[in-house]
Amino acid sequence: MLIGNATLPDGTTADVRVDGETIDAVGDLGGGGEADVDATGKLLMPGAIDVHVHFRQPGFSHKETWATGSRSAAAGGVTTVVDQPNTDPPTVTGDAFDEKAALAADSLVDWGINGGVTDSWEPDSLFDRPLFALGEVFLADSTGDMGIEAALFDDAVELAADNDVPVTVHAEDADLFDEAALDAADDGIGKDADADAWSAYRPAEAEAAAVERACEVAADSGADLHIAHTSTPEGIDAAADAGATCEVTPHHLFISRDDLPELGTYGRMNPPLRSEPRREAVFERVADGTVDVIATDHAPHTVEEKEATIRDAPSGVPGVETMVPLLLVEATATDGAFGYERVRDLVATNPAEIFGLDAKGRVAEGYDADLALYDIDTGREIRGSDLHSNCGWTPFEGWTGIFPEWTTVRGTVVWDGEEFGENDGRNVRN
Ligand SMILES: NC(=O)N[C@@H](CC(=O)O)C(=O)O
Ligand SMILES: [Zn+2]
Ligand SMILES: [Zn+2]
Repeated sequence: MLIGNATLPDGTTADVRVDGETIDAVGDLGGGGEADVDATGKLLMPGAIDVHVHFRQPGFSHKETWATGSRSAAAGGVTTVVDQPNTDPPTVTGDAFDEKAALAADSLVDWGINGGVTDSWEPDSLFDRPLFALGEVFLADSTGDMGIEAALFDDAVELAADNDVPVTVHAEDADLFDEAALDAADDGIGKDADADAWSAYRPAEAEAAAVERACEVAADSGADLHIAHTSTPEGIDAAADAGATCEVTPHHLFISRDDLPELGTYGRMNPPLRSEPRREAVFERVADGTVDVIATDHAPHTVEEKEATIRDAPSGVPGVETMVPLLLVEATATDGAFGYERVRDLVATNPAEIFGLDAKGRVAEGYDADLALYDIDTGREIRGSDLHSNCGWTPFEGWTGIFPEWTTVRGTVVWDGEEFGENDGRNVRN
């Protein structure tokens, strides 16, 4: 397949030849007349690598499945996903890994599976499997109540280092949570809930404190540490100062506590939304390259589940389908804070490098043909009902996104703008 005259994120124009699963050549290949795909004026991006999704199987397939989650990914230009361990059973043993890996056979996109840590984990059998990373290791409870004590964290990081497996951490310190703020919340339901109480309950200081501790533990053992979903400038700076990598979610990048009166419980997640000044400071660190990765923490829950008080509603928002579309709108804006190269680095090149995916994350000869083509002149309104997640809603309802015209995984079209193709997603660690 020859893709003719595409614009790459750096602004250059090139033909891209795909042979089987691989990019065979990039350059002037006479693509003008002979191309199978005329990409003139369109942006060709490497498929995004979302190192943080919750596809909910086994255990919670009413929220999401590997089939629905991976379709949502493909329709949003994401070609590799990494699933987190807070399923049922939690992915803390070799057997639980195998059970999840069998379900991941339904995935349209390539995938990795993280192993988690609880009191009843079985590290020997877990590290025996082709894990993507150890993580997200929960330093405080979130969905699934997998928060662990300090001593267990120390042991787990040490074992990960011994096994040459990177560690990703959900960094919040529960000792700094303000229970009184949550007790004071009113009993409004769903969009009428007192959602700001969640942000007051899990304050910014709790993130920085946990990031610092995680960095100290990793330094002692020599583990490679990546901080999941950093939501504060303090947390990002603490990670960067200690030499850890970090990720930011689209929701912490684009929305803040100011949006909670409208979102209600649909805006409850961990870590919570922060003040508008903190959101702006996070944005600056994404734009200037201090932040290494954007990952979605795609955490679907149904509308029925979200229709509860702020105390009872589950934490988490979907995001895998809207991440790249939202980032491309920012990059296309004439006064945008970052451009297409930054987007490429944040969603593809950097995650591939950090986690050692040597064949992914670039539009270059010899790399996997994981590609997505965008017409940057055609943004469209985001509607939960148009998206492909099982959960049926989005915190970005009514925002504009630039969605891919098509997406390929290792040369196979998995989304053509209207329909999904067929593909056997692979474990990127096999
Ligand atoms: N982020 C969330 O609020 N929820 C996640 C868990 C997590 O990543 O902490 C979920 O699985 O629902
Ligand atoms: Zn988390
Ligand atoms: Zn998560």
